[in-house]
Amino acid sequence: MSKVAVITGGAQGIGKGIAERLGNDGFNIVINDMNIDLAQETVEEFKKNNIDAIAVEGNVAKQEDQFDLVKKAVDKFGSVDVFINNAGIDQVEAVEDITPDNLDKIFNVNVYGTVYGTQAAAKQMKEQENGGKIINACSIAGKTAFELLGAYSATKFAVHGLTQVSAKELAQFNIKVNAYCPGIVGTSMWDRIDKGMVEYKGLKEGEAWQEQVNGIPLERSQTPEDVANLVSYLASSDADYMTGQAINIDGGIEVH
Ligand SMILES: NC(=O)C1=CN([C@@H]2O[C@H](COP(=O)(O)OP(=O)(O)OC[C@H]3O[C@@H](n4cnc5c(N)ncnc54)[C@H](O)[C@@H]3O)[C@@H](O)[C@H]2O)C=CC1
Ligand SMILES: CC(=O)C(C)=O
Repeated sequence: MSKVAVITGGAQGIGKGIAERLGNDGFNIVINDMNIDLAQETVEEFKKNNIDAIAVEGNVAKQEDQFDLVKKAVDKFGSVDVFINNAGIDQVEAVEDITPDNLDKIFNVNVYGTVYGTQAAAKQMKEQENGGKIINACSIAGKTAFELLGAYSATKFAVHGLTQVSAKELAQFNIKVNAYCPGIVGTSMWDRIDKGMVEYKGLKEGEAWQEQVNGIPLERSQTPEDVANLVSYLASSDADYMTGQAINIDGGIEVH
């Protein structure tokens, strides 16, 4: 029987790239997203390419939605073998301008969402008794400073820490927990970050993005497929002895 991968925030961007790659690797795919129309469109696109997939609407910041997501995955495909805590949101603000509301909002999705996804996945994986893999979306901003991404960066440092602690706690159940740390990926998230940075710095549209891309040693921006190549490995049996790692995949921006 095919293994099952759940990808949160999988309707577009990096999550979609991961879902497509894992589908091509032979997994049955469950896409969660708040944008259910787009998630359905993605599923229809996958089905045309012989990937068996369903879409489940839900907000990762709600614990009950995460448990419902796992239940729907098991009802449809029988198990959850890989769970990707991918959904995340951005904010562009100087630290001095961060508001309590914005801080709540970004921690709710990026940090609480990762905790709830891990809880729901771990419960199911323990019941299955053959372990599993939980893979978190971190970022190089979870390891190093990015000007104007203070709140976002704090959430990714938190995801980095959660990855390490979850790995230690869940190892005894043969559940591995790792994270991917992308660099500058061309998705709707970076369209918004560019807009925010352009406003702050008085630049022209696209200039903030270009500034970042110019700093990439491999001399090109990153694609969701670049990230998916790493996640495919982390989800595979080749990574069975790896846990607690947050791995950079960023074209050489962050080298320690
Ligand atoms: N784009 C980039 O350069 C980088 C992105 N990342 C991380 O990768 C992950 C994916 O990023 P992108 O694909 O660029 O983002 P994106 O904004 O292009 O796509 C995110 C998807 O998540 C969904 N989503 C947002 N909040 C949600 C919620 N509360 N519940 C369920 N779904 C929700 C959105 O509807 C959207 O479909 C994020 O965690 C992000 O922080 C990390 C490093 C770099
Ligand atoms: C969005 C993000 O994580 C970076 C590093 O650009």
